[in-house]
Amino acid sequence: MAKLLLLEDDSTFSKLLFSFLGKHGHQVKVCTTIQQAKEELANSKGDESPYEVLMLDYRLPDGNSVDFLKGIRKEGVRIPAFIMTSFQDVRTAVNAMRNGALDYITKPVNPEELLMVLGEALKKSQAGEVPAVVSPAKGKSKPGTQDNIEGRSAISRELYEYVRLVAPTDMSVIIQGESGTGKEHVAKSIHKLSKRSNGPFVAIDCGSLSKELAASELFGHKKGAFTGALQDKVGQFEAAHGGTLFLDEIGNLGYDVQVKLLRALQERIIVPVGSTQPVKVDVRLIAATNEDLMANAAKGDFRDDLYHRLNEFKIEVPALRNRGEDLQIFVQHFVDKANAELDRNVQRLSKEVMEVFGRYDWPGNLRELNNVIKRLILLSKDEEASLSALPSEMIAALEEAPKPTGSNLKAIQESHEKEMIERVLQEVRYNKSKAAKLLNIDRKTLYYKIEKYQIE
Ligand SMILES: Nc1ncnc2c1ncn2[C@@H]1O[C@H](COP(=O)(O)OP(=O)(O)OP(=O)(O)O)[C@@H](O)[C@H]1O
Repeated sequence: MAKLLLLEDDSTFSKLLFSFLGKHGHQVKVCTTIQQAKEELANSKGDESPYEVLMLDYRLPDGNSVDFLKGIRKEGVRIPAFIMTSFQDVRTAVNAMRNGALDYITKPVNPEELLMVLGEALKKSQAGEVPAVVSPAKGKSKPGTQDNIEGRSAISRELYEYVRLVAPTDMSVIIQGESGTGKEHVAKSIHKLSKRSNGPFVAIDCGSLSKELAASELFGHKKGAFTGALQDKVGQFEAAHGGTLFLDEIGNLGYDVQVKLLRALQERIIVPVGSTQPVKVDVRLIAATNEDLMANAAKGDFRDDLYHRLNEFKIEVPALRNRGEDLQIFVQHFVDKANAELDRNVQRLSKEVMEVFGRYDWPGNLRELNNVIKRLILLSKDEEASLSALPSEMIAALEEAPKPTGSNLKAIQESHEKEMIERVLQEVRYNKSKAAKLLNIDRKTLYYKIEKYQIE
């Protein structure tokens, strides 16, 4: 259940939303004027359960909600917000997003779209990405506190030294590392430590963008630009104005989009699809990849000029198996997190489990560790989590080779990965989207692995 503030002067519509959201378990407070909403926010400051999302109608009797949002953001209120507008005016939407709205939806409101946008806003709120109310001193959370573990190994210390070094500059950064090593986490740390930390952090998974829609997603489009472009759409570049745009799996972007991206970086303008009007943007770009982009550029799969423009600074995020003593620290962190999420009280992992963890190769890195620990905590009834709650494939991988080293280890890891993919594909009757979701990788990576392992 979430606590929501709805600012809406149309009483029929607000009653509808009130009951619809109530049925979905949310607690909604309706305000009909900006003044009332300001008072409500002021009165709720310091409440034990603060508002988690603001849902704002655009036009109100005493002003518009974009100005309202601008005002409260200046005062340090960071509750995620989205705008609902009957005016299909792209400028309103851009303006709203520049002033701290996460998204906008047009009226008449489609219930599924509403729930989706609300769900995204709640995720941000719960992940603490937009803290409920920020006082200037508390606004920036530093890497190394709460949700961000830096680690103590030499390789991790070097990683965060680079993060601190590059963060305050406006340089583009390429973050390279295996899947699940924490590249997005590193990008967020750079953003939080930068001068743009009060601006938006917008993350896009380029691997999940279709070739046709990538340009529209990044740069926006005009109504009628292509079949299905039913209204103007603001792209993520504009949404990230004043902040940081994080492009994950950048190697998956098509050639045409790479050209546009280069122009956006060089000239700081973008042109929405179907428009002739350039739009100025002020965005810092951070790109992540788990492939060797330089090799791709040499092969001609990635534009050389774009690679060099992005590569003003490169950061390598180490694989978990190379982080030595950090494993213990991450284990503790994920155990605490899982206990809190699942309402459990597992105090420790048994010696045998820790031994397996130490020998295992962690092909899925921190994401895999997090998932394995969550499962352990869920299945453990006692204070100590034991071997029986570990996935059998993990044990099998280790039993096949008592203590594998070097290339042998790689082969075992790959055969383990192949088996896992085959099993999941069978389970979901070869629905690749579902399989990718279950395996926690993007579809492009799944296709790549299917081809690599010649899975029929
Ligand atoms: N420094 C960190 N401290 C705590 N948790 C972390 C850290 N880095 C990563 N994680 C957790 O590990 C998981 C994977 O992190 P993230 O999504 O950043 O990896 P990634 O390398 O971007 O993944 P992909 O290659 O799939 O895009 C997430 O659940 C994240 O919360």
